[in-house]
Amino acid sequence: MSATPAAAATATAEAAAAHAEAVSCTGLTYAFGETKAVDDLDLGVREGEVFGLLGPNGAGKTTAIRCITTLLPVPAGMVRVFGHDAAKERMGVRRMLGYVPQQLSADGGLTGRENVALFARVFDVPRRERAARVDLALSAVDLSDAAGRLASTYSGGMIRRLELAQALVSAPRLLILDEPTIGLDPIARTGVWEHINAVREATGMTVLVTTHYMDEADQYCDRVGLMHRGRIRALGTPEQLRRGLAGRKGTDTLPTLEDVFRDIAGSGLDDNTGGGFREVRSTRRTARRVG
Ligand SMILES: Nc1ncnc2c1ncn2[C@@H]1O[C@H](COP(=O)(O)OP(=O)(O)OP(=O)(O)O)[C@@H](O)[C@H]1O
Repeated sequence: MSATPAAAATATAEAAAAHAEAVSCTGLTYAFGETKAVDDLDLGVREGEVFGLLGPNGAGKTTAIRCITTLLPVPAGMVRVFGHDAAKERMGVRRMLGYVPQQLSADGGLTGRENVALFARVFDVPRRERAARVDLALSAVDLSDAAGRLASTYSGGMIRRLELAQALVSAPRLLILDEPTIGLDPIARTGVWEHINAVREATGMTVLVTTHYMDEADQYCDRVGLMHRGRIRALGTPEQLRRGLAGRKGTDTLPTLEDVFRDIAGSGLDDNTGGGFREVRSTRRTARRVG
């Protein structure tokens, strides 16, 4: 029996809603002088998914993220967050975002609770709800017991979780994390991911994360985009990308995501990426401050 036109229309609307885009970049281009950091980037992040933007140092991940968060302008192309134009509706976009940058965003001279409360004020969480929302965010990242201690006494993993709480206190629809686990030991890395996943499962929030760690992306991301020289070079679930390479190579053994990346980026990966002085300095600074 065939579906009625009304049922078909409903099914189509449901399918569209299921794949509604949290982030959509079309033709996004951003240059620092002669360097095209982001080069005609097309990217769609679906509502509710964990999307990993992967790539080596200098691929353009942070620049793309900063355009999406409205911290950088959109000089060419279009960026939309839940349908809002990042160039024209900056405040509207910011209200929907929680952002954990690579750089330290917690103040060591404040307690964990004070840090989160500060973000609650900055993000206009209504005064009546603030204390409860701060408690909720701290408990979501397992920092309730340490909330009264100065952040300067926290371990690297705890600082990252505190920064996560700061970003979560405004109950964002989209959480953006730039290298959330850089410089952390494997146990702390797992801890950060487990907390991200728990919050996402509880709230249905969309997560956009950048990382160098292909193993983490493989394990925790629904879909990944492999970025190289300012553009997405491959897109899909980790399994699709790995099976795709196995098919191209005619092998039964499933390659790793890193193999996929090497296949796509080719030899240029070693010669032209890995970052210059700026990237190395920023990576080491980030690793040192959370280490
Ligand atoms: N403020 C800046 N001034 C000049 N060039 C910059 C600046 N920020 C980034 N770039 C250049 O833009 C390119 C992309 O850098 P970006 O930081 O976006 O890459 P990334 O993929 O995030 O790297 P990483 O993994 O090291 O954070 C690089 O060639 C970098 O040198």
